[in-house]
Amino acid sequence: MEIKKKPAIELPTSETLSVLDQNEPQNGIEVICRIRPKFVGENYVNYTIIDKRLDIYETNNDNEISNQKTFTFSQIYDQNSTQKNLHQEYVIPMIKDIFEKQKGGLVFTYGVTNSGKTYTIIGNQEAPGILPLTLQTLDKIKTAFLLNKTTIEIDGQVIKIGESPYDDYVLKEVNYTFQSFEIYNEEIYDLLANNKTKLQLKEIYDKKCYVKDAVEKEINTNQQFKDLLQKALTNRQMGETTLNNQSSRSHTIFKIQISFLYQQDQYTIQKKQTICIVDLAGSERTKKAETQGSQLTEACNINKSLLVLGKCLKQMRCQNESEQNNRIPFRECKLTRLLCEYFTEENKILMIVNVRLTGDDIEETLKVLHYGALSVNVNLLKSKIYDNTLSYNQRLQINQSQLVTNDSKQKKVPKRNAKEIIRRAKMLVQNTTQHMLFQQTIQDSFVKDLISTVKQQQARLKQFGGLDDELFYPPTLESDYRLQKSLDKIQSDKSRQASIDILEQDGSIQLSQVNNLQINNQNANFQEEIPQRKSYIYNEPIFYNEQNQEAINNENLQINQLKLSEIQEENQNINSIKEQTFNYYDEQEDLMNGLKQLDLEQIDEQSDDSKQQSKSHFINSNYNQENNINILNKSSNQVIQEHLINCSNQKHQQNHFDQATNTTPYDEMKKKLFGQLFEQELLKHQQEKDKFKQEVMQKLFDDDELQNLIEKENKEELMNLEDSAKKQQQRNIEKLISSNHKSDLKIINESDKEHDSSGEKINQQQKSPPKKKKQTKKKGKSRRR
Ligand SMILES: Nc1ncnc2c1ncn2[C@@H]1O[C@H](COP(=O)(O)OP(=O)(O)OP(=O)(O)O)[C@@H](O)[C@H]1O
Repeated sequence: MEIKKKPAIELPTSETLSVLDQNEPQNGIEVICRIRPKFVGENYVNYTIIDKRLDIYETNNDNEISNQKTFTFSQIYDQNSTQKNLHQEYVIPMIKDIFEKQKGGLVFTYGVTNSGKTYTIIGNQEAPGILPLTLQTLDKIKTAFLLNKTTIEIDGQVIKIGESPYDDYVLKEVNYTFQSFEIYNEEIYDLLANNKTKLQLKEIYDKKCYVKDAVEKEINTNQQFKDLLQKALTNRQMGETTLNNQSSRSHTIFKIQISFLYQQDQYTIQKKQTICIVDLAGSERTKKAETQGSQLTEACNINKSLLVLGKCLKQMRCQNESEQNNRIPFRECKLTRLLCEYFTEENKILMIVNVRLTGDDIEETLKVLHYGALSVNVNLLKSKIYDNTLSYNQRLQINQSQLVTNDSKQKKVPKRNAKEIIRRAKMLVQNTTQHMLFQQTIQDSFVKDLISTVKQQQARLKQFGGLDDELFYPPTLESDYRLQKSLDKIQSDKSRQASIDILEQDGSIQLSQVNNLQINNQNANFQEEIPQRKSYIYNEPIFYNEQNQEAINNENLQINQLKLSEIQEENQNINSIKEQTFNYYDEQEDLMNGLKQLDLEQIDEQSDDSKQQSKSHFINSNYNQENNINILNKSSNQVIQEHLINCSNQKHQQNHFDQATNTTPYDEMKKKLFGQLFEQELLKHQQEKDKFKQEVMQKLFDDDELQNLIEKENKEELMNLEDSAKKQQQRNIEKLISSNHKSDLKIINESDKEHDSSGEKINQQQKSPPKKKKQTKKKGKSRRR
């Protein structure tokens, strides 16, 4: 295989690298430089450290400085620095942030081979490195927590423990688990497994990756941890190069997961934070390290992933905040895929640049220093890592899974993967929609029932009173009409008698005296309400002629008899109306009872009120009719007419129509009544809906049930989805082939192979399953060859 030589890197000038203002607060990546002690026989180049600045220079024979390179870091640790210095100043604050600010942390070393990376991370018996010191610190914190202490002081720094970020929830448990993998030749191996097998990298949402089927061990004692670390180090891929007889040939990742369990009554919230410590393999020039054969392949892979890491850092550094959605090539190798979740503001990152300043390979060291210095204070990404390579389906998956996660925050959420989350969300939506439709049907039928009830009532009202709007008032027109008829008849009788008088007594009769109708002022209340229902007064006629006395008396008697029979008839009519009205009330009461069953008590109250009103109204009118037949001589036609008009106006005003609001009392009552009905019904409906939703949520998170359901119902769907994912993969490959991105092909093909994440599957379920399942693989392989 021919390896193209890269052109030598042109080192930046000292001005360009002294970019870091020493007083500037550091919110981004912290980069510290650690210089390894000089071993016997090694020649170190000239260098000086001034605070956070490292100057590397050459001197000529006259001791003049030339070719000076300056690099500035967050901190520089010289040859005399100890493991404890570093841990105390940078790692303990990181642990403090995990407990106090719920921030995760990433520590990684970067440097050429034999520069002290492994020493910094692991150390030795006498000088344990960052990893064992971290575990010791965590152990101390847990002990303090179990002793119910709220703070602990470690190396002069106070760490608060037991604080809860959730109101009313208290921290109940703190637990640690440990995982360890190595990435060797772009394959992931579990360092805690008994048999060395390749593991797969799986992506969930938010670009978070996890190593599928990786062993995760709980750590309860320091001894447990020591045993696990020993196992991991034994399983680690080591090799001997000319530069280091114990050289790490792989990137080793140690993950300590700290899980917090918060509790309030029966509810629990589990929150996990990770501190990830990475010992990267050394960057080295293959020629210098005299690597060949399999070691050459190793070196190529190591250099490639370090190159990708450098590219990611460079991209992050180049883009400002508004451009954060630009592509950062995290997906180009497994190392960056695994680490990318830490490059967000929710985490702290510490990069340790390890250097040995030996003159013979200073060029390589200068490159490392260059990249390290440029990474100082690089802004971390906003909470989500976006990547243009992330498919639409995967983003969709992120959104959906986050929706469900938010919804279920208050409950203890069982461990689940994205596939399950999406299925649950789908089920929830489906069930809720069905329920809504069901509820809509109920609501519709309720409205229909109500309308038919109202129509029924109106029909009955028409039967009794003929007025649609007088639901709560007695029908009055019928009786009014009959009274008026009787009155007219009596009037005509009186006119007839007057005519007789005129004929018999030469017209000497005074017409004004036979105008017998008068409104009885004593009955003002009654008359104002229903003016048609007038009581009438009959004046005894004056006799002018003795001879006609008998005839007149007879006539008078007849009139009286007539009057009496009219009154009797009227009384009968009124009684029958009264009876009908009370029947109507009974019926109305039945109707009201019917409505009452719909839980509508308001109707009943209104009905009772109006019934009471109407009953008293009838009692009054009846009393007036029977007891107020007086004969008065005072009024005239004009007075009567004026009064009638007045009363009529009053009736118009009072009798059920409000001109200001343009409504009748019935309208008002109807509005109020049905408003209440609907309000009540909607409230009931809402409550039912909430209850139903709760039940659905309950079921949704009942894992066993759901699992069964998912397995039974979605087996076929799953297969389709898998096929679709592969089809998608094939399309990607074809696209790449056509655009001749041969170098990228291998990377993407392999990463796609692993990225059969459920997000893609979800969208593809709408498409038909692809048939060329095997062909896809073949094509990928042949391209790689
Ligand atoms: N600060 C230090 N103090 C004392 N010894 C050190 C220090 N740093 C490194 N060493 C020693 O230097 C040697 C090389 O260190 P180490 O193995 O950590 O290098 P490395 O960068 O991990 O190399 P590689 O990338 O090849 O694995 C080891 O023997 C280690 O003990």
